[in-house]
Amino acid sequence: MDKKKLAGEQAATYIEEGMILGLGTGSTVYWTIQKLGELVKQGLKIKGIPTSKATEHLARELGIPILDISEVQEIDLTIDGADEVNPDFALIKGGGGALFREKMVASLSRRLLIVVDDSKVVSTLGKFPLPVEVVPFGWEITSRNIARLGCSPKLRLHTAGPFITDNGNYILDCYFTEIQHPELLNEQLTKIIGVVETGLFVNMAEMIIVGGNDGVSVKSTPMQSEAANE
Ligand SMILES: O=C(CO)[C@H](O)[C@H](O)COP(=O)(O)O
Repeated sequence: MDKKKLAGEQAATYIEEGMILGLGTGSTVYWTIQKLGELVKQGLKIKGIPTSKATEHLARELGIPILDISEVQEIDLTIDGADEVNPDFALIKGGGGALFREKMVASLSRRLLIVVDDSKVVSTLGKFPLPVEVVPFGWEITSRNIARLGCSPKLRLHTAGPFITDNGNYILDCYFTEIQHPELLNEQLTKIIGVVETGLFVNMAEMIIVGGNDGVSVKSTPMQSEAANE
């Protein structure tokens, strides 16, 4: 069975009546949103906050009620995908270019649940190029300043020129190879003028659902597991 589908559908079991839900972006959480559409048709009452225009479109097609982020103080649960997950649950996200809205939604969420297939689980982040959203004005300068942190940034391209995010910005895919200190790197990057947000999500994910050959495994943050063992 499709590993992404396994993980995505499993995540839907954490959805409860009355929740305000952050709806992630990508081909894994797609399966969660499909399941959610079925649950809504069966009468489940929830409201969704999409993390991209693509997800908003999908949710509307499935009849999932949508709220604007400005209408909520807090989100009960966000389910989203990731491009890489390390043992501390630090993530690289933004392969689909939705990292800014994904981080904004995650930051409002009481719980962030990540769905991935087992190819995304790594010991050290960085093989996947880190997406960084930047303002188009002077992006070449921003790119040079990012490169000083030890990577080679590449402007993400689309068919007819630069890829444009839902916020009207560009994405630089930054080839670091190994990111040993994700929190520090995130701080260094966000200090650079022109950087809107990075695809590094540190200390945000609470649970990871991994689809593999033998089914799904559910991992809770190392911090949570320690607390449970005390
Ligand atoms: O961060 C993302 C989009 O910006 C996605 O969640 C991430 O790229 C994973 O996508 P997929 O589930 O399609 O592999």
